[in-house]
Amino acid sequence: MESVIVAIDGPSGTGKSSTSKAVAAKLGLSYLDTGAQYRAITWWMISNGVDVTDAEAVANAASKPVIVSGTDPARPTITVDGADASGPIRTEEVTSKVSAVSAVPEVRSLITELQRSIARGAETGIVVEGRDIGTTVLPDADLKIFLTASPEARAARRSGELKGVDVHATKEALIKRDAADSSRKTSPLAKAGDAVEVDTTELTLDQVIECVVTLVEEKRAAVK
Ligand SMILES: Nc1ncnc2c1ncn2[C@@H]1O[C@H](COP(=O)(O)OP(=O)(O)O)[C@@H](O)[C@H]1O
Ligand SMILES: Nc1ccn([C@H]2C[C@H](O)[C@@H](COP(=O)(O)OP(=O)(O)O)O2)c(=O)n1
Repeated sequence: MESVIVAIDGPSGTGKSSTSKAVAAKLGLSYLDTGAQYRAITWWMISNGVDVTDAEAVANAASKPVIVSGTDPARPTITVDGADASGPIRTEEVTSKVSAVSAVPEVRSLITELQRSIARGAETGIVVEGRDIGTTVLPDADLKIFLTASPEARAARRSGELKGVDVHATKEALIKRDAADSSRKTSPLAKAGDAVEVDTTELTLDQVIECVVTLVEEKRAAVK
């Protein structure tokens, strides 16, 4: 089977992680969560007393942490300087600071290189999910998907319930982070010109997975 590279981008809560993991598992590909890497470097900055609003301080420290991503879709892992970071990178503090850290060009160039080397090393191929994979990290990907969904659907998914008191705050936080990620100068969240856009608002997760698997299979059939 030919090696295949799939780029999946989109804003928060559109289903990138769940879709990418399932597609990679179904097709026997590796899986990379690039958001987890930006979260990991953010966690390191916070833990080491770096002021994340000081872009110069973040840039100067950017090469210090050693970030390692495990790419098995059944058990994705992430470590920082050898320590498991999968729990701490999901805290609200990291979520609220990750956009500032990931806007720093030195951070992006280091993490982008790391992502490219992981993609190059994936023997059967890889599904890479993030914000700038199709536009910047892997512009030659075999298939590019851009997932979207209404802010209401995304907030409901994120807060894990349809009518929680939390949904409004979750929606506001999510819109704020999308705006920051879309307006930064260096490789903002954007749809690549040749990406297939899939609006997941009215689709179940299984339908989205099926849709992406079909698109990958069509690509593979076309290049044979
Ligand atoms: N199409 C969908 N319909 C309903 N829930 C979904 C759908 N896609 C994802 N979810 C759920 O929404 C939440 C966020 O999905 P996730 O894959 O983490 O999104 P992202 O990586 O884009 O932030 C998860 O709980 C996931 O199970
Ligand atoms: N390729 C990427 C991936 C994520 N980021 C940044 C911007 C995002 O707000 C954060 C966190 O990404 P992550 O995918 O973990 O976020 P959500 O799962 O959508 O909450 O990282 C990025 O700048 N470029």
